[in-house]
Amino acid sequence: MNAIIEFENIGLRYGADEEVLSDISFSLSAGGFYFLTGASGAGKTSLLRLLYLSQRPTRGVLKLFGEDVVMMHRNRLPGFRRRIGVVFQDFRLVPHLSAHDNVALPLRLAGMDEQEIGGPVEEMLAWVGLGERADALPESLSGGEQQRVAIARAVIGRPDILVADEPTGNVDPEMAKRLLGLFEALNRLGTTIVIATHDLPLISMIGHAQMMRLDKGRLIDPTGSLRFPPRNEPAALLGRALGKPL
Ligand SMILES: Nc1ncnc2c1ncn2[C@@H]1O[C@H](COP(=O)(O)OP(=O)(O)OP(=O)(O)O)[C@@H](O)[C@H]1O
Repeated sequence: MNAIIEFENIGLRYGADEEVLSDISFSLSAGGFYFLTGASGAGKTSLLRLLYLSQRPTRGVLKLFGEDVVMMHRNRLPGFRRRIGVVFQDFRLVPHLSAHDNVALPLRLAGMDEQEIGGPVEEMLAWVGLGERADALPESLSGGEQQRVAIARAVIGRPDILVADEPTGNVDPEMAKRLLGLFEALNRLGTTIVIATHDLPLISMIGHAQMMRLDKGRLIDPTGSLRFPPRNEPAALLGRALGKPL
């Protein structure tokens, strides 16, 4: 398979501090499912920030979709970012928009007709258990509810790459399984998935996933593999959301 994400000898330091990521090299295949693990402070969030282009590395080569994004002119970066769905550790919902309108954002940005947006957004909110909270503003939602809105927003536009930072950190195991079903469905539709998590039971649910492990800013233990039972419902849901055939 084609490499969609390539890191070559990447290093990252914040200011004058020591490097928080050192000599990171890996290549992820388009359509792959990857988990990133490691102790708190190992550098997972920093690595994901490089991936969704909110941070430039201090050294090394980073290619997305086959293009070097480190040397790229900043005018071109938004076009790349639009192809990446992100679930941030701190959610980053738009505070003055309802849950419904937060989830609708990627479809609106993609220029979808307004009358075609409502149905898929409602269906997606129902899937993440928030059908009754569509009109709520983020400040009136619990942490777990905000996290579910953030996930719904990240997946509804079927991005080429989905990056998620501890996406099930605030929900119970049943909901975590349901959310993982969404990621798995998105993956089956072709999206490359990269999830940073400490949640080992979650990782064990995706049989074909590969694991990357960070230890004090260095990548170790590049692959692993566990079993997974397939599910169909979220795939159909995502198919309906954008009207693309499965
Ligand atoms: N903006 C920043 N400025 C300075 N240092 C930072 C910044 N962000 C992270 N760091 C440092 O970089 C190191 C890696 O942090 P990072 O958040 O990437 O780890 P993590 O593996 O995601 O941790 P956690 O699991 O606790 O979220 C830590 O030592 C952290 O203190």
